[in-house]
Amino acid sequence: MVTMYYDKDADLSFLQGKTVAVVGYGSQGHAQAQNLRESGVKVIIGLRPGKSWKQAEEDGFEVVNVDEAAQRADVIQILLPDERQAQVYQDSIAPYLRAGQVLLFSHGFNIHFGQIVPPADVDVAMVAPKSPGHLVRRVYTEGGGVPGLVAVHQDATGNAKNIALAYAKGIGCTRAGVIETSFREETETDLFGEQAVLCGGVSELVKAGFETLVNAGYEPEIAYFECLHELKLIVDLMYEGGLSRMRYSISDTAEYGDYMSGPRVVTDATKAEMAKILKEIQQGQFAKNWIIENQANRPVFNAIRQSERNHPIEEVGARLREMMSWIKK
Ligand SMILES: NC(=O)C1=CN([C@@H]2O[C@H](COP(=O)(O)OP(=O)(O)OC[C@H]3O[C@@H](n4cnc5c(N)ncnc54)[C@H](OP(=O)(O)O)[C@@H]3O)[C@@H](O)[C@H]2O)C=CC1
Ligand SMILES: CC[C@](O)(C(C)=O)C(=O)O
Ligand SMILES: [Mg+2]
Ligand SMILES: [Mg+2]
Repeated sequence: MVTMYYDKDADLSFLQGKTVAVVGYGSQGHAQAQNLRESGVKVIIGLRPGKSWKQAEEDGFEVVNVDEAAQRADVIQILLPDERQAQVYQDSIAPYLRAGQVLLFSHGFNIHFGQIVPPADVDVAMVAPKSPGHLVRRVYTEGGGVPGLVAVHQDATGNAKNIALAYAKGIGCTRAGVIETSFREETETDLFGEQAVLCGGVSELVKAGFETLVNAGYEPEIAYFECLHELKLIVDLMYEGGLSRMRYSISDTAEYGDYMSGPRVVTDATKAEMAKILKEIQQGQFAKNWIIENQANRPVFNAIRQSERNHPIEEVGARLREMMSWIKK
């Protein structure tokens, strides 16, 4: 059994009197910065001039360039896109690092795959919410929190874990439960989860279901409601009470079909492919491909992103969601 850390196990005073620079104000940046501020932590935002800068100022933060943020902060949380972190670190953070500062990450990619190698006299730790940033914020404002992982890569001060736990408390993660792990374990499991299950796996499953129905002559609107919209409602039940709660709420007809047909969709071949995906992540092949793709200005990524945006399920979904005023667009 792993050790779980909750609010009572984390002490926000480890961040008292300290300045936290949140570098980046995107999905995670805006959420973590706002949650921390509401937990009483002094936060400044490090950015380049642009859209996020304006947004962070509108949200009431002091915004400075990354070089200044790195100089002023005691704790630097790097919430830039993974593929940009190494360059910004090299240009605007590394030159100013001083002994005893704390470098934080929310994903281990750059440390684990050796793209960022900090000096030995700074703490290097991770607080990784197991949630999209916008939900880190939404769940916190509703009085809850999302689970998180903490890890320590380097403990120069002897306090790296306490600071990571305090930060996890500040963003609400210890309300839900925090697990201590390693940069390696977080990186490999996070990449696997997003590729094989949460993002890649689910998107392909949804599209395949939609296409099967539409190709068989059913209405795209019905296919959308069945294969995408209702997925959220079904997953809400799993979130609340696991697979059992979902199966309690659905009909016995659906439950019987679940047991009979589910294993025909996710077959041994699918599981073998999942194992291959995991191996490629563990061996660094995925990271290498992603780094090279960015160095080449993302030709494959951009082409697929465009064709995915044009998938018929996106057109029909946008039209149907227009009528649902309660869904944030
Ligand atoms: N997205 C998520 O929910 C999750 C992300 N993570 C991890 O969190 C980290 C941040 O990811 P995410 O929040 O998705 O990132 P986003 O892509 O949402 O954030 C981008 C932010 O970085 C800024 N930025 C980009 N390039 C630069 C630059 N060169 N100099 C200064 N600022 C820059 C952008 O500003 P501008 O407006 O100027 O472009 C924007 O504010 C990653 O390590 C990711 O793996 C972990 C868990 C979940
Ligand atoms: C599932 C994708 C994720 O790992 C996340 C929201 O946790 C990410 O990198 O965005
Ligand atoms: Mg993740
Ligand atoms: Mg991820």
